[in-house]
Amino acid sequence: MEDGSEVSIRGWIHRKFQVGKKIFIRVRDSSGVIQCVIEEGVVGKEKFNEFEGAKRESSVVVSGKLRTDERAPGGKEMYVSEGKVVGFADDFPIKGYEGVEFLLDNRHLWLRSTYLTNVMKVKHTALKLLREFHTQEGWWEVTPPIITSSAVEGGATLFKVDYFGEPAYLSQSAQFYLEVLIYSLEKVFALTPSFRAEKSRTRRHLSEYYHFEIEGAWMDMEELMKFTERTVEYVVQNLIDERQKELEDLGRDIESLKRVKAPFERITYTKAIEFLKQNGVNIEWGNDYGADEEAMLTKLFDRPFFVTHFPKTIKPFYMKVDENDERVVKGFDLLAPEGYGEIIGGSQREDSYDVLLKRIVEQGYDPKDYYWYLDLRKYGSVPHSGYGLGIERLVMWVAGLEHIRDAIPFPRFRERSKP
Ligand SMILES: NC(=O)C[C@H]([NH3+])C(=O)NS(=O)(=O)OC[C@H]1O[C@@H](n2cnc3c(N)ncnc32)[C@H](O)[C@@H]1O
Ligand SMILES: [Mg+2]
Repeated sequence: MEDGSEVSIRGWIHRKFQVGKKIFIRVRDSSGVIQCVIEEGVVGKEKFNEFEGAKRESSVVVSGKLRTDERAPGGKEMYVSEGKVVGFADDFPIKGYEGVEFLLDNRHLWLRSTYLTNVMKVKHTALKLLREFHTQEGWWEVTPPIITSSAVEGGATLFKVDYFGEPAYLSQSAQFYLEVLIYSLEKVFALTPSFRAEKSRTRRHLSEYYHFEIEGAWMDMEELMKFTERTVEYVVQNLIDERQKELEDLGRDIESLKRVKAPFERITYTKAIEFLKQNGVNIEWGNDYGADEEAMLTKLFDRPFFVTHFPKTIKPFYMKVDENDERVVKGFDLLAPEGYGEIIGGSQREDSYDVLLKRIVEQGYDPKDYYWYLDLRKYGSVPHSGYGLGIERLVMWVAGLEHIRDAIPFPRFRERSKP
């Protein structure tokens, strides 16, 4: 806007300082921050005293003319002609040097920070782009249940709830319900909260996270991986365009994100184990691996890549065994570069009733708990595949965050359930 334009804004005092009879307040609204200059000679003594008594985070409405000033954020400031304090604030408890636990205890106030606001805007756009891409590609959004009766990803991380006196569980993944819906809608997706009772606190795990999951009828693992890399390219490249300012404010190296273009490299689990052993990791074929090993694997490529064909003994019963090698399943993880690791886990599903029943029993589950999941293979079973994308893992990578807790407004992990 031009110098001299008359503007009016309402927001919160983000920063405030005074020089003699001039008060400088930096007013924040959802679009950012603007410096406003309040002079007693312009607004009058009473109004000046009102603003003089307003502390940081007081809510205000101010009007005045814009003028260029290189010293002000964004190079412009407002010369206030009138205004009022709507809500006075007490002493704001966050001064800027507090530790992690204090900031988590005061998350309801820390969310006003420019840092977390930038992250939330990146997350908003990532969600918008995921929905946009799948909708334009002919996928249907559905709403699976969160209260469920059985484990998808193993019993160890289930949260049990008392459901009218009956045991039930918070959803670990909507996958099985999406597999029901492909027999009518064929290509479905859902964004739901998933719950994992993770015993340890790591920088990549939450006990409640947002899970974007898709399921496609007639798709095999190869088709799914091709679709997955197109999806990730679409989301990342459009995020760079639409959230460039926020990503720059977050100090993100945009060049590394510009390299995120399909097709992505692929390595098998077997190759991954060979690489880890060559680099001094004490691991054998058949072992599972975690964040540290994934971080090492991400040194292989400077963009996302797939790890495929894991041993069936370390993967859930629903993954389809590879007809060319019965030791492995047609599953994949998509690992983000720069040490971030797994952001997507997906697979082709077992579509044979008999094989699935055998795998359920083999892994120690009661087939009765999966009667409806097995039924899908009794009535027109089809090859199908799907994946789960951790939204906070995606945001952590794209925004370049140190810890997943800053990718969600109210992080939940062991010993943290408030605010
Ligand atoms: N529809 C499907 O095929 C999904 C499948 N049943 C599933 O849940 N796979 S996954 O356990 O690897 O989780 C999928 C993704 O979910 C994310 N994830 C998985 N666990 C977590 C925790 N604890 N915190 C944050 N994010 C998490 C991570 O990005 C994983 O790649
Ligand atoms: Mg996984």
